[in-house]
Amino acid sequence: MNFYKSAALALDHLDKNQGSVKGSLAASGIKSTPGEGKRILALVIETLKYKPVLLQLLTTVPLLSLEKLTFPRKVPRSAPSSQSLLLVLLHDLLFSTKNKIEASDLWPPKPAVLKHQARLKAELVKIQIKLGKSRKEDLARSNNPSGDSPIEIIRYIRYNPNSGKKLKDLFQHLHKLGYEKLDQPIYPIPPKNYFLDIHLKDVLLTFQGNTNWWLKDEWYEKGGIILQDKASCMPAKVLMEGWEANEGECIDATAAPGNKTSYVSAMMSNRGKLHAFERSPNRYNTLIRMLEKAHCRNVKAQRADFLESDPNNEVYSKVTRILLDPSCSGSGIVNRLDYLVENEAEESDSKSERLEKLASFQLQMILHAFKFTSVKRIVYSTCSIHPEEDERVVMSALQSKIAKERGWKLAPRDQVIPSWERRGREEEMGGDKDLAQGVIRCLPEDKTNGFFVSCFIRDPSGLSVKSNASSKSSTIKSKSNKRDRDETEDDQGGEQGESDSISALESKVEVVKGIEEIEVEMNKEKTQAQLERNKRKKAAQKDKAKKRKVE
Ligand SMILES: C[S@@+](CC[C@H](N)C(=O)[O-])C[C@H]1O[C@@H](n2cnc3c(N)ncnc32)[C@H](O)[C@@H]1O
Repeated sequence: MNFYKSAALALDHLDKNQGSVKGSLAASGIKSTPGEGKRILALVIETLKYKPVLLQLLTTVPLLSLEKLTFPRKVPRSAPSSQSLLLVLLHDLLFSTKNKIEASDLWPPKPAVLKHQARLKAELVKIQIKLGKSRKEDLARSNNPSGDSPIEIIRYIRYNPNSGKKLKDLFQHLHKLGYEKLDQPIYPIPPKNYFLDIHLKDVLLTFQGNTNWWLKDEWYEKGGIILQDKASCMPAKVLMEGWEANEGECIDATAAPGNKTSYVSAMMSNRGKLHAFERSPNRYNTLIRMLEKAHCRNVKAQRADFLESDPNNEVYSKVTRILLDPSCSGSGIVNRLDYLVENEAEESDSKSERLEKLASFQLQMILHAFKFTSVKRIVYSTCSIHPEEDERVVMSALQSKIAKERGWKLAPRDQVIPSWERRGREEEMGGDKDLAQGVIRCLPEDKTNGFFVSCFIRDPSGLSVKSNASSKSSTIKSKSNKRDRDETEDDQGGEQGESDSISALESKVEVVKGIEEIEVEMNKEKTQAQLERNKRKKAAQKDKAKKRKVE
């Protein structure tokens, strides 16, 4: 299908259904190669950014009525609406870098639009003047709703020692490219300058957001550096606090795309064993690619569901640390693009239901990790800013029977990047200041994505250690799906490349995919439960009928 038609179909889908941008491609039945898919996505995103001004143009230059033969009101079911098709065409003509419609001149919509291009351009200039915007790009919708205090976008680059290259060689390389290292942070970061991050001094370089020296650079191509947001480095850093080479092995329970995995691997000096789980087949393939590029030789990756792993399996008997960075709402991702499609009127009910489902799944993951016998440190993190997925999940985990029995408690602040200022929300942790101090939160104003990091610890002789959860705090309701039931019963019985907005979108999409997977599973389980209920109902009815006969 023509690339413009595909993008227009996706726009139609978003109009009708909301949801994620990438989801709209799949849901509109658009089949494309990965390259085409990216191109369509980019067009959809860019068109959404300019949609208000494009719609305004269509009122002053009414192409829908001026060209109604080419852009009819009624279209066949499989075709995109004329309005959406016009939006994507106008976008390319007026806002794309090439300022042209990339289709054959014989395709009727193209000449139909081009006939009006002089008028369209003139009207666009009028809109610009009216809005006081000197550049066309300034007509795009902003993702900073307040608009008055723009958040400085930073480019974080993590040095990857697994590559065998030296950090000082990276400094030299940057020097040759004209970049100077500053001794301390300066914001806004001056062009052609960089500095080492104050919390992750040994690995994280901080540049202006628009820095792209790494594109096609051998350090990037050969895995000597990895593009990774600062907040996303923190869980791995907290996990490996105090690590010594002979301590044991680690697990990354939710590994793809593998940025944290490769950081943990590096902190293990690429030695020993790091078991990496990834449930999704596609994401597992990405993980393998990323691990290879990052020269990780100590990672044993498996395409498997962590919840189905056996904590008593001999294979994991040496595991002392687990990283849990499960699927979440992704509400903290700064470059999220859902502001382009989110509707004010989005039902808060469905949002809270979604958060509840996610929280329930996240809790199951922690409770499962608690079962691994030799484990003494578990880091739970999300790229969410919702307490439902953050502090409240932590509190529920601490209050679980298994946490109390095995002596799981929350690590104190001094083990969880103490110099990081923004800590947990006390009111979400039963008013307990120490607990709140034990966890980390990040917000865009901290020049990172929104993020949450917590760390559970236990003394391996554990049984005598008291859990530090206070009974005042809230617990997550267990849901009635099979997996939840299993865990609850068990519990009672004794649980790269973010080079542009597309990459940012992809990470968001991956998060959404994770949610979708959970939902699919939950629905399957619900259906199963429904079938069982029906069976029981039928059996009871049969019984009743039999009894009546006897009477
Ligand atoms: C937020 S992402 C992890 C990002 C990763 N830690 C990184 O920094 O690159 C969550 C990942 O966990 C995977 N996942 C979710 N549930 C899982 C499970 N039960 N077992 C294994 N992987 C799971 C998802 O498919 C997704 O790839």
